[in-house]
Amino acid sequence: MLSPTGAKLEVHNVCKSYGLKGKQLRVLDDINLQIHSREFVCLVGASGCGKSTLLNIVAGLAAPSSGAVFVDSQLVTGRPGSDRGMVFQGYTLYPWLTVAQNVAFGLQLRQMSKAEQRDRVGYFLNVVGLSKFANSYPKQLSGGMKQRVAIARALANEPAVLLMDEPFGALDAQTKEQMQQFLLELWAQTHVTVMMITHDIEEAIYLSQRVYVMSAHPGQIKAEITIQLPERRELDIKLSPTFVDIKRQIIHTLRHDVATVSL
Ligand SMILES: Nc1ncnc2c1ncn2[C@@H]1O[C@H](COP(=O)(O)OP(=O)(O)OP(=O)(O)O)[C@@H](O)[C@H]1O
Repeated sequence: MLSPTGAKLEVHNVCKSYGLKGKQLRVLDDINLQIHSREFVCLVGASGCGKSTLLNIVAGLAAPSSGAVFVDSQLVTGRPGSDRGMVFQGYTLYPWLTVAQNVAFGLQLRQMSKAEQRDRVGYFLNVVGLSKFANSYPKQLSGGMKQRVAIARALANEPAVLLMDEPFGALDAQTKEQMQQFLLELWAQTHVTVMMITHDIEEAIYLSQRVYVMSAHPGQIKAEITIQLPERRELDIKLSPTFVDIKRQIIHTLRHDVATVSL
């Protein structure tokens, strides 16, 4: 099966239903989206609209009921692959491994030579600013640092797309803003293709080139919004008229779901 558009990541007519008490609950209804090479795209939507379900399908952790997902024109066949790097909200580091060993984990599985592993781990720990913590254990790190290790681990595998599920959801407001700035800088440096889900509208606008807005019951794409902001963004851009206008547009799109969306 060939990708219809040749985008880096293509979600094509994806539907997902779950069996619940003898009935079929439709969670995702005909989702279509494309993410191009080097783009940073966010999906926003109210709690329960199916964002995680969609990301898990893209990651190959769940299968769609119908439709297909393509990465680099290859059909995703229901298994996680090294072409899709995942970062989750919860800290998913192995507590018994050091920071460097955590980052090297996937490389070891791929039987990369020790020397290449060392180079690559060193490079990506430097990219996320944690070289000094290579020999620390996860319990010695703050929440933001743990997420930076998780991002380094995902990037070390050189994924075609980086998939992030509310990566900063568990962080306090200040750390979250620092991590958003960090992620923008990282993206400017690596230009990795990113699909990220969040229920935080400001976060989505601040980070993305495009935002897909989802509605719930069933989960559908309600709008696709191109973010007309300069590529280099400081935090104060969140106060600019253009930013506030985009935020208003998304809030209006989500109006029926807005009670559960954080503003
Ligand atoms: N394995 C499952 N079986 C039955 N229903 C499920 C299953 N997984 C998810 N659902 C339902 O699918 C819907 C979408 O869930 P999902 O976690 O994808 O939403 P979400 O938008 O990511 O929510 P949140 O922002 O709260 O994490 C919810 O109504 C949920 O109860």
